[in-house]
Amino acid sequence: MHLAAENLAARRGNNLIFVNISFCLTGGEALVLTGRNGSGKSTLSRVVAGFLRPEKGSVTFTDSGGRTDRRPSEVSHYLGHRNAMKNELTVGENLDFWRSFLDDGSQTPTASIDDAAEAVGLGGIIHLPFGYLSAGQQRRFAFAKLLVAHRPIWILDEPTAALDTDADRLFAALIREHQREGGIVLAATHQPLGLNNVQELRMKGFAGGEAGVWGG
Ligand SMILES: Nc1ncnc2c1ncn2[C@@H]1O[C@H](COP(=O)(O)OP(=O)(O)OP(=O)(O)O)[C@@H](O)[C@H]1O
Repeated sequence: MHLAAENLAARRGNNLIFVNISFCLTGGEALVLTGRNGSGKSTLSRVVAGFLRPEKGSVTFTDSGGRTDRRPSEVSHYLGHRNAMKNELTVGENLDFWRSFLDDGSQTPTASIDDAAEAVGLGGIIHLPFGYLSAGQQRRFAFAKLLVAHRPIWILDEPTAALDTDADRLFAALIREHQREGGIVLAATHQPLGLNNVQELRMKGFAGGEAGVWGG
């Protein structure tokens, strides 16, 4: 399985945000996007997730059987700055919606809603409306969405914003587990996530990006 981006360029409004971005990730690998505010990390994440059309270049997904007919957006989880949960629905109702909406049909076993809540350290409160929760609790449940439906690619934009150090460690462990199971991770972040098998792409705005290595 691999995810390949070739010669990507993206525009927001009238401005070219980056050009000449290429990378190739195989199962188990992670790419961390770093760079100053406004350098294009979220834009690149959204292009790979299929929410923005690239100005140039392409993103392709090849599954473990060599199939290339599925778009990356069909096989990716996207965790953006916003949590994408309805305040009026309970946590359980929100996760139940995402479980059926995101199901990729692969029949890969996934966590139950209760187990996903336990995995993010918040068992026992899935009956509460999402809007009642603290910012960090909301972020934890937004992450739990990744556990209730299987998708081989995780695209994470500032996944640890609003989190305490316990949750930082917990998310890192869940991401490493996804890698161990052969998943691919693309994460935009300002702080090291403590991942294994990770490369860094330092975004530089219009100049594109510079590949490097971050972590073990
Ligand atoms: N809808 C839009 N229209 C025009 N310009 C936009 C739009 N969205 C983002 N931009 C611009 O694109 C550039 C890249 O933004 P982006 O959000 O990708 O940066 P980032 O590296 O993720 O920043 P941060 O670290 O602050 O999250 C910024 O200059 C931003 O102002």
